[in-house]
Amino acid sequence: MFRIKTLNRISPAGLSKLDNTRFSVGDETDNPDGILVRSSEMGDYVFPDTLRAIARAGAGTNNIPVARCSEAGIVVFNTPGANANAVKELVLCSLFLSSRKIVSGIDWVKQLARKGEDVAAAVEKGKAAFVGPELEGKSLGIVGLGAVGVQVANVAVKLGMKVYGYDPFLSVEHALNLTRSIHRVMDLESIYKTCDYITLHVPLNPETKGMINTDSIHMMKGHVRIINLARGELVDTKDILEALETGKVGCYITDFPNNDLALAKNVVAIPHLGASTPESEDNCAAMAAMELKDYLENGNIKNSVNLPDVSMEFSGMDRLCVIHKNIPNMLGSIISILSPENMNIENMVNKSKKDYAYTMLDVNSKVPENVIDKIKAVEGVLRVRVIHH
Ligand SMILES: NC(=O)c1ccc[n+]([C@@H]2O[C@H](COP(=O)([O-])OP(=O)(O)OC[C@H]3O[C@@H](n4cnc5c(N)ncnc54)[C@H](O)[C@@H]3O)[C@@H](O)[C@H]2O)c1
Ligand SMILES: O=C(O)[C@H](O)COP(=O)(O)O
Repeated sequence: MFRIKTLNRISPAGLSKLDNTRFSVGDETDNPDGILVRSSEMGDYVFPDTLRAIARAGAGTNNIPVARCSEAGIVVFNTPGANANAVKELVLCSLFLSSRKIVSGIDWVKQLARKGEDVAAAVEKGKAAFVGPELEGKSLGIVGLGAVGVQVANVAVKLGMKVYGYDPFLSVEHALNLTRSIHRVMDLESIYKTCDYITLHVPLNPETKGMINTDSIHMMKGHVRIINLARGELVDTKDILEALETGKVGCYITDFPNNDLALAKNVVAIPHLGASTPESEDNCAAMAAMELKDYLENGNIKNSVNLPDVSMEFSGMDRLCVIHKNIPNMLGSIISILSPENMNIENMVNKSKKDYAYTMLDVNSKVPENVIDKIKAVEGVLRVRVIHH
């Protein structure tokens, strides 16, 4: 029986994938083999020795201490693209909200009613204060052309916008889905200097943290509209508030409100709703649960952020799964432990991702405890597990 701990509410569409004859799932589970999480902060989480994998039902893994997981041989999964459509739709909504003064207009109508004014007459008289431009013909800069960025680019082109995109790490898969009408630029400055609207779709990491600050805003056009449904820390709060005050930034829409932003003028603060649709909650939960299940039951890895994709049909009797550092002679060391035991390798796979690697070996006999202990003792080996077929 595998023990799964949930740190957030996970859609039943995912939990139902973990059948209760093989998995016990709950938010109070001790010593879990796996964790299912959404945005819960895990920075200080103390990993129990039992923990083998964390599956993030969503895209961003900045709430998970990935480096610490790697060193402990814990596989971290996410669910690429599973909530991208939901975010694209909220970006679309944000483009309209940032352009037309819809939110402040609605607030004003309520105020009129509260004051007992003749609303019908007052709106016709005062609506000029809420004029805002159309999107057609305007330029949109997209920073990050991943699952969300590509979908935003494709739909913005259909709205008649001139779309500029920046992503130095654009994947082949995303490039194939990207509209041919996009102007791909090779530096952020071109986005900042050219665009009327800028939307961020990059992960939060040391390189992207605070990328929207006084210096970058200085390069932008006056009254630029900035949309940030990616992560709050991409934008320096103090700097954007100053720019909103001077009018350099016309509107800031964020899915990550804080106390300083919540009441500020020309800020639309959304309570992290980007992925909050039943469809994307189901998609993310189902994908995360299947990733966790396949890893715990079979040792296969798909969509991990710290280890390579590895999958192999079972052959032989036992499967030896070894997470190790990506350094020379790891495979040789493991095989040299198996050979004297007369263990025949039926099939094997060894792949790496940056500093870490994963080796799976199917052998035609039971793996004895002393062999496991010897492999664990090899310098650079982080985690060893045997799955009995
Ligand atoms: N508000 C929400 O509910 C919500 C939902 C989904 C995703 N997100 C956030 O949006 C981010 C993007 O989501 P996604 O699904 O498109 O992820 P993704 O991994 O598919 O795309 C991220 C893209 O950013 C690019 N990138 C990385 N560093 C970059 C840099 N320095 N400059 C330019 N491009 C860079 C990558 O090459 C990749 O193409 C996530 O990391 C997450 O933080 C928020
Ligand atoms: O990175 C993500 O996928 C989003 O921020 C969604 O977060 P949530 O699962 O907490 O809604």
